[in-house]
Amino acid sequence: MAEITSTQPKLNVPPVENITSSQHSADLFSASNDNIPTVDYSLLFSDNPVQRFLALENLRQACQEYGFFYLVNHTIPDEVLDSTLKGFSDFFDPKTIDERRVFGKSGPSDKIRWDLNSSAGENREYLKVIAHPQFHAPSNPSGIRKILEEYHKEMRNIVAGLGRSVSTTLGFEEDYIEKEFNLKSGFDVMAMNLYPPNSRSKGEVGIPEHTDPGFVVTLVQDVDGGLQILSHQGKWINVYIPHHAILIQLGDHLEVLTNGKYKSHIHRVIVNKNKVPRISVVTLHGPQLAKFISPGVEFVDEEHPQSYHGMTYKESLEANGGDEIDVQSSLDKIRFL
Ligand SMILES: O=C(O)CCC(=O)C(=O)O
Ligand SMILES: [Fe+2]
Repeated sequence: MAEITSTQPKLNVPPVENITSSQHSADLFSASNDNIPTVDYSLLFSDNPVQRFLALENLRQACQEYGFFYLVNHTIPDEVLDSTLKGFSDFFDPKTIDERRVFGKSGPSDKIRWDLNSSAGENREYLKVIAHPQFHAPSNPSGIRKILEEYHKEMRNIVAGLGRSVSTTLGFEEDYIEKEFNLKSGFDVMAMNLYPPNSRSKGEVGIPEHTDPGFVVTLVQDVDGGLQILSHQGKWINVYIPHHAILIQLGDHLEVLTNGKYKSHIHRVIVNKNKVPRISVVTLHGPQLAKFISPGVEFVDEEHPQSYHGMTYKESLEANGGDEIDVQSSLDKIRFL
């Protein structure tokens, strides 16, 4: 396997060395390089009221008009991001694949789950762990558990901050999201994904089209390559995450709570141009499992009739027959037809 290390250059433009010259099937999965908004985390908490107001307005627009954005100037040290990605590059060593099979599906209450899909519909190896309210992680290779726990702790701080800022952009007190979702007791699942290079995949799809449940999804990656998001306007957009930035995607349950004002977005991973493997670390930050989530009364009026059923987060995760750790979207069951 071509080695990916955290020192590999990250590009904010299409990674030329990661794209083959063949343009086959380019049309089926082609996407535009349209702009994705950038939100400056530090300015959301600026002491300067004008700066803070402008940053919050930028966040509001990103949430309402896009539903996804790059988060820069956040509080996670670069070394924590780098060691997490390097840790999973080691974890996914092809020579140790048999050791990973112990985490294969054993039952609906798995706290750690590994799988390998190599088919026309999906090409990815992944490890999922339930990271909150209790933290679970493999203990090999040595150090991986500590690295992951540190990463998750740092990311939860950011998500708590986003909860406060998003509440403000919606016109509420800062603790609105925390109260509605009980994020302090929230159900977080991390998915570490390894996508093969095109030469070793069975098709072009890394992960098929889907949305993700929860408040927000945070994503970091080692190299650009293949993540595409469908915009409100029905246009596929390529994601090129700036070095050490975090991609934030709004989750289904923010859409439910806001009665469709802040929507989650369909996304997919296409591996047809990847010359090297790619790793992403994706965390679905969810409400507390027992929390009943329905559209807030403030978002429902004659012009905006209630468009979603209420259900507990746990019920919504199980509505499509999946296990909790699958964290499958069930928006199709929650949204009124
Ligand atoms: O790996 C990616 O870029 C996206 C993965 C994803 O959408 C997911 O794990 O839910
Ligand atoms: Fe996803």
